Amino acid sequence: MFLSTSWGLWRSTFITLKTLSRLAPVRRLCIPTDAVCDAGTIFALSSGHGRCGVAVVRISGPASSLVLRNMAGLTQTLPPPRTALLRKITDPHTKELLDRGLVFWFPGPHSFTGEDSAEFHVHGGPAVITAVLQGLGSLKGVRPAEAGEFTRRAFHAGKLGLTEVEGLGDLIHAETEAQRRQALRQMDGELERLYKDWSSRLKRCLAHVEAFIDFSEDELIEEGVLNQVDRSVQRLQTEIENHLRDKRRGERLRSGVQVVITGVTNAGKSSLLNTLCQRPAAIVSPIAGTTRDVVETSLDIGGFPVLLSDTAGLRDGLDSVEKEGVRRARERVEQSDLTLVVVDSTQLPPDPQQVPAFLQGYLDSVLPKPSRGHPEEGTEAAADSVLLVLNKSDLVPEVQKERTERELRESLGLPPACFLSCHTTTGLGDFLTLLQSRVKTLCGDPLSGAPSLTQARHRAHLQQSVQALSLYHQYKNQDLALAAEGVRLALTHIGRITGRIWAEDILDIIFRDFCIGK
Ligand SMILES: Nc1nc2c(ncn2[C@@H]2O[C@H](COP(=O)(O)OP(=O)(O)OP(=O)(O)O)[C@@H](O)[C@H]2O)c(=O)[nH]1
Ligand SMILES: [K+]
Ligand SMILES: [Mg+2]
Repeated sequence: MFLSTSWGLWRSTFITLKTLSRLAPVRRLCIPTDAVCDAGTIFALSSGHGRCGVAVVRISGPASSLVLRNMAGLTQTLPPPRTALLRKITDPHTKELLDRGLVFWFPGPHSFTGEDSAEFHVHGGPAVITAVLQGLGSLKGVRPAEAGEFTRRAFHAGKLGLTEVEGLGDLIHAETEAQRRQALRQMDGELERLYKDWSSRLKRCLAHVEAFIDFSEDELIEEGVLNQVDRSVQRLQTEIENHLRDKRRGERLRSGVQVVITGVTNAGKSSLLNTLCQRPAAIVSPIAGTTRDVVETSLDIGGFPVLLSDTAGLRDGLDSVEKEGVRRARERVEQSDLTLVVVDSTQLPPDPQQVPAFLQGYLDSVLPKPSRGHPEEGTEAAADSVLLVLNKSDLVPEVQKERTERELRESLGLPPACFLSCHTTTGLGDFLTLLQSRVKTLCGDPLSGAPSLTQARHRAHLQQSVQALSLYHQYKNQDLALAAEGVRLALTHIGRITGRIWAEDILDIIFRDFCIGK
């Protein structure tokens, strides 16, 4: 046959050339030529607002060198790139001294935005900052930056892919250690590399199918090519599906684990919330039905972000307000990742042997069916998503507690249970250890294994990508052109994640979350 030995080499050059024209629609969409934002010179305060030791003012765009020369009195030469230089910083028109500070020069393309950029590091007093910003604003062709505009320019210059941009945004917003670790991996491009690898493999599959369509009739191509594509598509599909089958760990870590406190009235739910957040966030009183609204607070549990909600006690509401509170409470529990079911231990049966059955009945009455896990997931899901808090343990004799604990250890099918006193905080350490391990399981380890899927946007595109690949399988034996379309569609969806193919409105949403000056 024509191609058996030199096929590899021939294929790689010829197919690439031939299929470029067919790939044209994809390519046209993805070339990020000049940015949509105007190419003017922008400036902003990049450090935080409020009084601080040093404030960083950033400038980017073609006039950066002129700005630097003018305001830092550098008429002859610019400073060496990326080197601090102590200068007097003056008003561009009046030449009045505004401050003495460090200036930096970052010539493009080796700058964050890819453009000529500069920075002023001045004293962080509000009057100094205002004077420098006013001076910059008075220069022609120089304007204040919009939120995220520096990063947007970096994206358009090809310095960052979209998932790296999102990682950078997450890093700025990260409030806990685990969030910081996950965001840093994403900003460093781990997710970008994974998705780009899938893209390039899909491109190769597409090129091979296209080549087969074009040349198979002339017997220029071996049958084996399609089998190879089949295997590659199958492998890719499995990889993407495995990545999707992550129990939303990365997304949860990014946005916080939803933990809800529930139980009957007066069990001590609000007391538990206050104990965990160490402040009187919710009203506590001996009156049953005190809490009506959902009371939310965010916590850092061992480096993991938790959004903790206290809810109305469950009972048949006496009035319409309480009924609404109970409805909201049940709704929250259904949406939660983890439910803390609070029991008043003084209400437990005196015979420890009867406690497991009592607790099972209690769980049945306070938990809606779905949150105890889908039937197919069995009790494992229930054990993962519920913790029993046996509160007011200060009112239970020590021997009684010990016997009950022994009984609970031996009983199967109940979620983990823990005695706790919100009054004395006895048992708090054990409860926190349990809570932390649950939260950790729900978020996964941000440092180990493949990078996590972190956004619903990525999930949606990946799901569409997998669906598109099943089109390939559906049509490969009937209509290769349609099968190729499936691969092309899968490629488009992945391109939308990394920003090789984008829609301006999506970019607007992504960059809107950035602060001004980033
Ligand atoms: N002895 C003791 N009393 C507690 C403990 N925790 C809560 N209490 C008391 O139990 C009563 C009810 O506490 P809350 O925290 O308001 O209970 P709740 O479950 O939020 O009640 P509702 O919002 O009305 O459903 C209050 O008088 C608390 O002081 C505890 O650990 N020990
Ligand atoms: K109460
Ligand atoms: Mg309450």
